[in-house]
Amino acid sequence: MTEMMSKTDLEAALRQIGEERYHSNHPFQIMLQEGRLSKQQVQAWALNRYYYQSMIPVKDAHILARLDTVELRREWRERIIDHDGTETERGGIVKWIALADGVGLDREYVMSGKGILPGTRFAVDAYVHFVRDRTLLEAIASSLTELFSPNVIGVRTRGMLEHYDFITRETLAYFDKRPVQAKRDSDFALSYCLEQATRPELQEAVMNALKFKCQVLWAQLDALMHAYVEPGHLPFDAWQPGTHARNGDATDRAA
Ligand SMILES: O=C(O)c1cc(C(=O)O)c2c(n1)C(=O)C(=O)c1cc(C(=O)O)[nH]c1-2
Repeated sequence: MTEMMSKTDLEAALRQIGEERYHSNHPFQIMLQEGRLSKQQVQAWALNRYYYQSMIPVKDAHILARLDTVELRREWRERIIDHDGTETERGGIVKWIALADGVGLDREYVMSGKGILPGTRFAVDAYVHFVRDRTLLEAIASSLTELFSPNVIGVRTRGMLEHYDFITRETLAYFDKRPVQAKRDSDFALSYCLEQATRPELQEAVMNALKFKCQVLWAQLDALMHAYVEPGHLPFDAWQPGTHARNGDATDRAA
């Protein structure tokens, strides 16, 4: 039988999970931030991550539908607004399309989702299904990776600007607001989980949901690594480096 932890200990256990398992430790992330990827490998990252971005509001809509107070829904709907935007403000999805465009990919192709890796699709869909099918507490806990994203976003953005001549601040504008939004969202999710995990098995479920989500992020980078870095084994239908680039941007073409 696991023992009931204090809130302080549960929070420390969650932070420890992030310390060890968050995608900030993945070799692809480290190559990306250290400038060790080719332009085409950065394009592969941007293309695949678009699918994650595009499904975030869908998974948040599953959570929203299960929240039963005005206050909770009001809090959670901000996440959907952040990604979908408003009539006057660009949302995260549009900004990610601008990022993919900024690294030289054809927008229509990126948005079609046709060239994404099966590993990307399976990981992202598993996240959406987890949130839909598990308890509300587990669904909310699975967003707790955002406790760790401000740090990795800072390191990634600085590294990319420093090392890649094809990356500009404007291209990475998606990340400008994310750290503040992620802090607001993860502070809320953390206090919700600490408050609601009132039995040892619920605390365990919260930790497992965070571990699951770390795997969702990790598996996406594993898929990129395998297809576009080592051994460079492309699955059927995956984006071929050198194709679907914007006009006049066919540099670094695959043979
Ligand atoms: O750049 C990153 O490393 C990173 C990580 C994460 C995350 O930890 O899940 C998210 C984001 N970015 C992000 O931009 C984002 O909108 C987001 C939403 C969520 C979520 O689970 O609800 N995670 C993340």
